Amino acid sequence: MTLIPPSAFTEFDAFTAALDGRIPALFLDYDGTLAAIAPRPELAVMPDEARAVVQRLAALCPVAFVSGRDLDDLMSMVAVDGLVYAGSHGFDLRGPDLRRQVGVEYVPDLDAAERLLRDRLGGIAGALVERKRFAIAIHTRQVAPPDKPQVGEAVRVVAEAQPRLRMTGGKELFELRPNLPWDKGRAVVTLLETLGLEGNGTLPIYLGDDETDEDAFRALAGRGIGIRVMESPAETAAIWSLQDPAEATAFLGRLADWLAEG
Ligand SMILES: O=P(O)(O)OC[C@H]1O[C@H](O[C@H]2O[C@H](CO)[C@@H](O)[C@H](O)[C@H]2O)[C@H](O)[C@@H](O)[C@@H]1O
Repeated sequence: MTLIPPSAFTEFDAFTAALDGRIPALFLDYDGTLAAIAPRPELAVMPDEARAVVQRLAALCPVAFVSGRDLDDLMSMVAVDGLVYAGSHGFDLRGPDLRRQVGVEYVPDLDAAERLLRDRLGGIAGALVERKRFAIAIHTRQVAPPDKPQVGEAVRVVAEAQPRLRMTGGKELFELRPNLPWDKGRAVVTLLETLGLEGNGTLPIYLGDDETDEDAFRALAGRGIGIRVMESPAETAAIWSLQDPAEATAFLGRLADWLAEG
């Protein structure tokens, strides 16, 4: 595990040399990667410049988004047709010739957990419950610091009452999701296999900023490239880094230029 891998932007020539003539198959996270972190989920809008770069890239190589957001929410925030989208941390997959949902049988467990969470968290100012089809995010970003431990405790109590769900973390949030051996890494590997995106001169590249993206970096070890978007040092299985969403967009722009030049 490295703390800050080399920059794919400032060392762009070394990065493209590592592609060794292969075309990237790009997997992009949304929040904190192409959209800057905002006080509330609906305020994290992807800049038009990032959307334009994604559109350019989609004409040059395969592009997929892999996000913790609900699939419909993710698709409306990105708003680029013809891509593959994976919502709810990869439990909900959709593409031009693809539809797969993992954990449908866990939806009633999530429904029950959502009711319990809304009951328990209703009295805590700023606590936000965001329901996705295959996960529930409980946000603490707007909660006063002294009240934050109470939110964590409430989520732990609900998780214990719902043993078919598991609790994970992220940036100022807790999540409950089906307790299945499934995550962004498994979703990416499934997409590589289903869509034939590996071998034949293609190299998977995953850009992400958060702990759930580490599952994808680990899954790609030895078969692709992980790039962590990070403003401060953190343990990561990614082998390259970028500073923030603005630099991630600039990097993707350079990659599009490089691909267009052939
Ligand atoms: O996998 P991602 O696309 O990175 O999604 C992870 C979570 O992102 C969102 O929450 C995060 O972004 C919010 C908006 O900037 C921010 O307010 C929050 O603190 C962050 O944790 C999203 O709302 C979640 O559903 C995703 O799981």
